[in-house]
Amino acid sequence: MTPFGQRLADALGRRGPLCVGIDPHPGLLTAWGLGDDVDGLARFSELCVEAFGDTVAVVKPQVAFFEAYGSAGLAVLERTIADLGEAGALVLADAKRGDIGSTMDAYARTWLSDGSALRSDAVTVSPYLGFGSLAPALDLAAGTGRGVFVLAATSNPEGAQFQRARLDDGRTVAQVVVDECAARNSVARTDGAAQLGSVGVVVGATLTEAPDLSDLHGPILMPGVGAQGGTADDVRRLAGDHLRAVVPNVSRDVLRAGPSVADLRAAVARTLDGFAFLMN
Ligand SMILES: O=c1ccn([C@@H]2O[C@H](COP(=O)(O)O)[C@@H](O)[C@H]2O)c(=O)[nH]1
Repeated sequence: MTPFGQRLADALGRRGPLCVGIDPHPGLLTAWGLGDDVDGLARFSELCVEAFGDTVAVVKPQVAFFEAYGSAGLAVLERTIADLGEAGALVLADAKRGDIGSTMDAYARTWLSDGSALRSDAVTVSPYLGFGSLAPALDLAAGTGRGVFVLAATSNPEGAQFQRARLDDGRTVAQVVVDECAARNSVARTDGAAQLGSVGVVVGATLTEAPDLSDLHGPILMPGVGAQGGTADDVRRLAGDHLRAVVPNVSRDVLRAGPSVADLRAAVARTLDGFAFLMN
């Protein structure tokens, strides 16, 4: 399969620089006139697929909201991932997995192997057990043409406690994560700086300062726009010179426009207008 970074660059070019989240909060299910149950979850997801599948570059189901309904919720997630893929969207499973290597291997197979019912184009992972513990996911993603987004500097205020802590060499933990991802991308790069690697980082749009992203050569997912207070101007400021690698993520701010598919699509179009600067 074509490497994820290349497929992502192509999708962003064709559909615009946006990742829309599918976050079926109980409050949103109610607001959409749906039950806080598996049937409501399934209908919510179907409407999201209809609204975003053929227009948005990257769709990010928040796995936690599906797991909350047990095995039936996971079955809805399996269908949603498959339907989004058929509609042409890239699917980023926001699962934030991270564990010792042997367990990480099982997580990697779940989200990144060709034979898995939950296979996605990319998955989010947490480096809290050490960057090296992520090797099974990074290796499998490289082998199957999929991607990995590593939490570097998250959008929540609590994240700074660990992520801004400094190592002996003066780098913040967030910077070390970015640098490790950069090393992975540099091994994979074959044809110059224009190619987007398949190892991305998560950098919140709510931050006052981003880690140095100059050598990453990979995608930068920026959640925190809208409901968490981040703005398009924040994305522009944090992106610096790396506009083409940035993928802002918006979930609640778009989902609030539902359940009408037309209204959801209009919300996507409005949001994309605000990020026109990322296309120049
Ligand atoms: O640093 C992070 C990493 C992930 N997220 C996830 O993104 C969405 C944001 O939802 P909004 O409704 O747009 O606030 C959600 O799924 C988070 O779990 C994040 O916000 N920050």
